[in-house]
Amino acid sequence: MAAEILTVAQMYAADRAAMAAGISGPTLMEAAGRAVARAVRSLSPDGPVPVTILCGPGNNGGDGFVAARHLRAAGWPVRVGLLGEKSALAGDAGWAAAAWAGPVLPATVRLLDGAGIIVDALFGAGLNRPVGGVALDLIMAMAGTGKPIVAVDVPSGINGDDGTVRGGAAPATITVGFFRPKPAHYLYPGRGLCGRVEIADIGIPDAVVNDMDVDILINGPSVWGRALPRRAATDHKYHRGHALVLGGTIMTGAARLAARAALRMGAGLVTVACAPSAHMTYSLSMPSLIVQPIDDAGGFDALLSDTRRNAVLLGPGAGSGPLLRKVTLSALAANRAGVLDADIFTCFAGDLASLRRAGLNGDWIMTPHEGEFRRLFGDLPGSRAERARRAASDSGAILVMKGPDTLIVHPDGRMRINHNAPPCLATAGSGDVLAGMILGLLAQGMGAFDAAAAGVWWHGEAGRRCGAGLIAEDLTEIIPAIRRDILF
Ligand SMILES: NC(=O)C1=CN([C@@H]2O[C@H](COP(=O)(O)OP(=O)(O)OC[C@H]3O[C@@H](n4cnc5c(N)ncnc54)[C@H](OP(=O)(O)O)[C@@H]3O)[C@@H](O)[C@H]2O)[C@@H](O)CC1
Ligand SMILES: Nc1ncnc2c1ncn2[C@@H]1O[C@H](COP(=O)(O)OP(=O)(O)O)[C@@H](O)[C@H]1O
Ligand SMILES: [K+]
Repeated sequence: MAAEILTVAQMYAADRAAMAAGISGPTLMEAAGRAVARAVRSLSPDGPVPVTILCGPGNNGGDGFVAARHLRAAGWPVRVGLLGEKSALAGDAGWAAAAWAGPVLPATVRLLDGAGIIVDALFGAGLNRPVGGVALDLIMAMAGTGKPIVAVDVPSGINGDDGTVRGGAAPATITVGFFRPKPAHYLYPGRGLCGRVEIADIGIPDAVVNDMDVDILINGPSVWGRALPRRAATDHKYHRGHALVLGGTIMTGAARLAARAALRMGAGLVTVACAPSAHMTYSLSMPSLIVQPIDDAGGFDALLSDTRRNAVLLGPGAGSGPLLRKVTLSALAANRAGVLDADIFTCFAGDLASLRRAGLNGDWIMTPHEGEFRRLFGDLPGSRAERARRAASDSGAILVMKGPDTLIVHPDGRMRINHNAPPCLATAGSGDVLAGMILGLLAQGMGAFDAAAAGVWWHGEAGRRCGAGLIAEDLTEIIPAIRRDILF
């Protein structure tokens, strides 16, 4: 499957490019409507059930008319309700309505009575304001029926570009998208309302994407697999990097999980630097770990003076006091790659400027969840994706905005949306493992954007394989098996 995600504007451009290449609007709409009819039929393998199709005033509605025609031709009882006047339908939608030989009723809530399946063809890409009035009544009524819904392009009321709900939206069983997915198919809350997403080939040539500046991809091995660290027969451990983790004194589990994950990802060596009082805790936890007691930030600097220590993780379990602050500022100045997580966002709350001045750049990755994000960046306006992009741009670093639909964002605006993380990852220490996984890839010399994306996907896959009941420790142990199955 192609990894590109197209914005609404890019989708319209793809449409125009296809038409310029000689594929007519009705040809595209015919293919779109046929795909919708196929999805409806897949919901009732035992045969026809009554279908109500609610059509809006634009081409989304046009797709609904085409689907109606195909279903009726296949012997399905179909009722079509239109929001607005048939005479007002223009262009391809006008063509599709004219080709529908059955009655066109005013779209009312009553039309849903007795429907076995509903097609939501009110608004798609052209949604330009929050839904209200009759449209909202229809959407709420569809949602209230509890019947399977096939949404055309997106559930009506969802903003295709960011997945936000504008006014209201009915949860679909299947959403049929066209040519390529849109952000709303992958970003919550849209993603949660789309049900199963089926992307139909409607005859737009794949090549039209080549002329577009596609900057959003579905995160997965096809995106970063070729950038994964390679092993050579003659490797020794220093060829595979030396990761340095600041370990805390009280919450020692976080750095231990991260260090173990970095080793499992293939880092040649991992050192935990910690207060002398915590030395024993770290040493006894893992024989393969190097543990270096440090008295103060100067001790950490001394470790950094060995340039083979090439990747740094700061934050998990570190405590948000002056030590973390000093160590972070000097690590940023030391020209290393690294991951900033957890207590960093408390330590530098509202103070991105200090991180920037110290040298934060695109070799660094920040991994906040929503709450941590707000701590560092404040209440930025816009959707989650817009806020993440703004934060990456303002910070100059790679931003990993964690959640069920984790975003990996480059300061230049490129974004990868992660799709494979199961909810069982919401468990204590899971984020520490993620930070360590990314660190392990950085230590092996993988570029920060790819390392972040690979770490996030791999972490999601680890969660999927462990399943319900997983604890963070399980994630690290399944890392090698996943590497063997990544075909790059
Ligand atoms: N490759 C492609 O692109 C292909 C696209 N295809 C299909 O075309 C769809 C896009 O069609 P589209 O551009 O006509 O927009 P659409 O979603 O029908 O809505 C526009 C209409 O809705 C109205 N309206 C908007 N918001 C509203 C609100 N809140 N409340 C009330 N009204 C509102 C708006 O009204 P106005 O702003 O003019 O008042 C206008 O009349 C796309 O989703 C896909 O299904 C396929 O056929 C094949 C190829
Ligand atoms: N509902 C969810 N579905 C999928 N992944 C989730 C969900 N909730 C959290 N995660 C993932 O689990 C990890 C939790 O990280 P974090 O909140 O930092 O936890 P901790 O601080 O306990 O280590 C992140 O990678 C996040 O993307
Ligand atoms: K729709």
